[in-house]
Amino acid sequence: MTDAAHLTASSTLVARTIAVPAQGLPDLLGLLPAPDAHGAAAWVRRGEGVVGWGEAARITTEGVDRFAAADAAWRSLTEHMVVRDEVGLPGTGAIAFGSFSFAPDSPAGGVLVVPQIVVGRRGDAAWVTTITAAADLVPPPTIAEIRARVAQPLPAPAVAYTEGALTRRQWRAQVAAVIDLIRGASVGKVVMARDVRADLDGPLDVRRLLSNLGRDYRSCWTFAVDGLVGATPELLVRRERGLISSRVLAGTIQRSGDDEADLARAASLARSSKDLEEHEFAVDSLTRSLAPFAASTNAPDAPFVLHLPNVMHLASDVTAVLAGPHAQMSSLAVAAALHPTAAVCGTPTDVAAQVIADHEQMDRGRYAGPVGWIGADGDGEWGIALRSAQVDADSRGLRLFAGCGIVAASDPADELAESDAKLEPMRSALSS
Ligand SMILES: C=C(O[C@H]1C=CC=C(C(=O)O)[C@@H]1O)C(=O)O
Repeated sequence: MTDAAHLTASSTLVARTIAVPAQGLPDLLGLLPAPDAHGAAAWVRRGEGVVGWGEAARITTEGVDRFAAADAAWRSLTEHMVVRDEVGLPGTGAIAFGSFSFAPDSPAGGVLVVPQIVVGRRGDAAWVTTITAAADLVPPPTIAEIRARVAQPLPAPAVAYTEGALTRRQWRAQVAAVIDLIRGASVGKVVMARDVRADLDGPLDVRRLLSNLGRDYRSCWTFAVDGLVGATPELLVRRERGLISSRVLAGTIQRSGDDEADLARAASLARSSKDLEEHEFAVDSLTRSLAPFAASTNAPDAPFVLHLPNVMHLASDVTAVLAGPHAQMSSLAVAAALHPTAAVCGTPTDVAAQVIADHEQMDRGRYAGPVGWIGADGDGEWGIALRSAQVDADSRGLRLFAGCGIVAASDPADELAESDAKLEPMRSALSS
């Protein structure tokens, strides 16, 4: 293990995966046993994915090497693990859930959490994995036993919102300053984010929040890792046996609530030169970042419109194959190479990152960083932590985040409204 990673694990770990009947399996998010956001791990889309709880091991990293250090520590941990996997699908056997800061100098750093129990589902297959110290081996629990241990839901607390690092007016002024920089040709595109505080009058039950997100945002990846929760529409990378896929988003229009009007809005988004430019920056930056280690990269000529309940996005699904000496790169290593994309930072990356540091006036923490899971073979899925919030250590408050791609044709008031629309998934999941 590298010096940069800190590992807590009791001893040699044993991962055991057994098949369980997929038919009649309850909603994965409903199997999380406890309300606590910091003990829950989830990566679920359309009812499929993985949830986990308990902690068999934790790897923490920081700084510019936070991805490489975590990747090396995970490899070393899994090399010494005993794995008995009777299912053999992505997400079975040894698995860690991870989340990484957007900025290299953020104190939020990176984390990989290896749960003690994982339940997963993919198509007609479902499984339970236990990861325990060799000395503590017990048979994996049945789904009935897992259900029996699910604690009663907590009552929904009242939520009070306050402004974050910047007031709405201050943020708009910063966006205006960034537009001036772009028009002066200092930088092509910058993604400006803002935060909002939510204070609760009782502890959060993360299971309700996640279930609401999973129900309302079915085409998004609902996630929870180490207190970072959300439902992201954007997949940074999926690595499955050497095949890379990614869903790039950039370019947004808000929904009106009227289906017919929204169809007209979708058509205008697909024609909007401002949004198409913003999108092109994002796709170009991804394909450029993939080029050194991937071949057969396939990006569509034109984006499609992704309809979500709150907004519509221009979206492109890009695929590639890890090539030659890079065929063994893990999903986390690929995520590290792609982060930060123009969808969350801008173009050129270094200049945009500096503009963000100068103008946002906040630490993004793990918002807009990679979030997802990795298996022992390096396969995994990493989303970009958007439409998300960081839950306070005492579970009585959250920091919500949203950002907008700023280009020369942007308007500060429109961007503020767009950021409000992007906060909506977390707000409604908190209140319903
Ligand atoms: C930065 C965010 O969204 C990005 C992803 C999709 C569309 C975006 C946009 O149109 O501005 C943003 O680049 C966010 O939701 O916080």
